[in-house]
Amino acid sequence: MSTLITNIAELMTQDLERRVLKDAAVVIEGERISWIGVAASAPAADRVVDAGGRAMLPGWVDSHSHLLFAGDRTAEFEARMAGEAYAAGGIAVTMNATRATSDFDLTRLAMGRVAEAVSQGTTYLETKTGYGLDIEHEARSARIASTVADQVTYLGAHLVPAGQDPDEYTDLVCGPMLAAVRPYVQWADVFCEEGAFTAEQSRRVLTACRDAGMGLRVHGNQLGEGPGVQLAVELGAASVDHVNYLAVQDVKALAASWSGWDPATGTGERGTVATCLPACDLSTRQPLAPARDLLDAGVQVALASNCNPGTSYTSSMAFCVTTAVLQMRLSVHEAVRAATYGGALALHKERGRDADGERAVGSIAVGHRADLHLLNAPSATHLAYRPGMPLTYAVWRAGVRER
Ligand SMILES: N=CN[C@@H](CCC(=O)O)C(=O)O
Ligand SMILES: [Zn+2]
Repeated sequence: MSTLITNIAELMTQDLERRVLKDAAVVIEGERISWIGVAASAPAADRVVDAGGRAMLPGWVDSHSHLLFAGDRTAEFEARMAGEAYAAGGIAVTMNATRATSDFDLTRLAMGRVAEAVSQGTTYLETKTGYGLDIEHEARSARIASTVADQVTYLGAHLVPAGQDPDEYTDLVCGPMLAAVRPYVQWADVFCEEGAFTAEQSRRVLTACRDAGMGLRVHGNQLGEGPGVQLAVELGAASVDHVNYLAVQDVKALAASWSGWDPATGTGERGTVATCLPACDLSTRQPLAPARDLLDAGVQVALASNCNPGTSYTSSMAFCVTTAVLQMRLSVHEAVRAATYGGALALHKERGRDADGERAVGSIAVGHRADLHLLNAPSATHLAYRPGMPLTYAVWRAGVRER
């Protein structure tokens, strides 16, 4: 069964040539995109959808979220808005609520959050463990996460639970806890920050997980300058996330990590993506990450929601794009790219079509996964021009109409 979506006023492909087509059409067959081009030369299809002169983008790729949690941290948020600083310790509040919740309820909560994200145009998402923080509850979170998200990250190294020795807890994260989560996860992450894990502990966790065959990510440089970025680059992490406080050397190291990659062909060795989390920056009153400087230095940038109950209780990628344009000085095209292709790059899902056995997400091209986001607007510029408006009109995820 093929579907022709025609009368698309603007098709922002985010493909390697960064094409933006006017008066365009797309054909979907099963889960894949089988044709894109000018509407006047579109082939016939079994079914036709009239996009009504609206703009189409790839579905959002949310490469950083924490959806496996219970409870709520409104009081902490209120205190922050009254002037308190964010500190990692709040994670324990969510850990207690999450541990006390049944499998059924935790699954239901996570599924609801995924549905909320998809209804706003997110078609591919990563989520993390990190609110279990013992073997049983980290393994449970990983297992449930693997049933609701496209990719799962192990974040046993989120916080040292109260009363535990940091080095002994790190041993647990590198040993039996890792073994328990391993069947369910592709990635490992560590919160490398004052009040969470030191550089040395972070290195131990990342090395153990790399040896277990997992890809790496780092929460780094969120609350101050620190070792997170350098560690991420040194260990070849796919992304370092937050990046609010960067020294000149950090930006240089990130840029250098991309020297073996060709942006025109998308081939070569990927470097470390700098993932900016603007909703979190606003909610924690941190300076917005320097996405403009990173792009200008040649770093590949992603935008993600960081949806979690402590620092960023939103899955709205549109909000992140709007903020990136209005306050971080990205163009609309750059911001949408970071929230689609950039996220795919951070998850190593930007390559692959038909014969490859992997189907790329985050861009609209023949053979890629049919993840499409139709806006109720004639151009993507409206995402910034009409901030806060509900602009998602239709969503296809792997070829299935979700909204
Ligand atoms: N920074 C570390 N982890 C989360 C926040 C976790 C929490 O406070 O619950 C983040 O990405 O912001
Ligand atoms: Zn996070």
